[in-house]
Amino acid sequence: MAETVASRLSTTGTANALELRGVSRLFGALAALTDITMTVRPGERRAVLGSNGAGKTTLFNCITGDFGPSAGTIRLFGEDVTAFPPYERIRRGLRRTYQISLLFTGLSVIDNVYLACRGVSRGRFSLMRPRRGDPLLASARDLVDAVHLTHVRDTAVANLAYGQQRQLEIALALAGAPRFILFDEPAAGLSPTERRELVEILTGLPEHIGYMIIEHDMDVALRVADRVTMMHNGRIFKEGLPHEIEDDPEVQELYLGGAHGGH
Ligand SMILES: Nc1ncnc2c1ncn2[C@@H]1O[C@H](COP(=O)(O)OP(=O)(O)OP(=O)(O)O)[C@@H](O)[C@H]1O
Repeated sequence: MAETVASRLSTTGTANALELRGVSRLFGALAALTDITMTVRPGERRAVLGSNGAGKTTLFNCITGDFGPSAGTIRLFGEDVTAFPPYERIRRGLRRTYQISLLFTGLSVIDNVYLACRGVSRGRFSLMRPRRGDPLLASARDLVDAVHLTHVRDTAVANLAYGQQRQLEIALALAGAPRFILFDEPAAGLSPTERRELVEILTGLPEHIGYMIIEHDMDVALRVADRVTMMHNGRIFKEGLPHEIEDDPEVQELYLGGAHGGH
């Protein structure tokens, strides 16, 4: 019998933003992810920590659909999206930023954001310049403001500081009313000042937008997350509130090599 949308949806209104059940991913004989079960509530902000090779990026790829899991199910806002291609997940409000920059460096900040807004809107995609009174242009301006780039709105991306380019990537992920965003190491390469700005931007996002963030900078991760999932060797090693994770001796031993003594 053909599966209906209704049968794929669990009770609406109470659905989790994200629900993974028994997700595993093999690359040949290598288990990059093993039996990952986790739940993220709507609007929740979740940090994913773990040393190199822990499986964080593979987890993101399974959630976005860039790779399918070898086993398990992934539900997005109650709907089983395990077999969905990435664009079907984007249509349902999922977004992602990458470690590699995907910006148009020859265009201005506002033009980059405007194109992102056009790209996810239902209208036909075209390389038209924004016109005064275009509602997408107003949305693009709001997004530029949300990532603290108002003062460089008309500057070409190539002339932005590195940290500003990363802020712009967040604006692109915000285009088209997202409900859940995956941020892949947004603080990588940022100066301490830029990191503080990033924390302000992330914590200042509208409350209904949840996110998951891979972040090696523990201070950033713990400040922008409601809960933390710690991964090790493709499995969930610990999950808890930021202070529980920070104070956990096993986490300190494993992740910080016992060097994080600063209380
Ligand atoms: N496309 C692939 N083909 C083969 N092996 C892969 C592939 N992608 C990831 N892996 C392997 O899966 C494991 C998990 O990698 P993953 O990139 O998910 O870890 P990570 O926690 O994101 O690490 P990092 O912090 O270094 O980005 C690693 O052993 C990696 O070599």
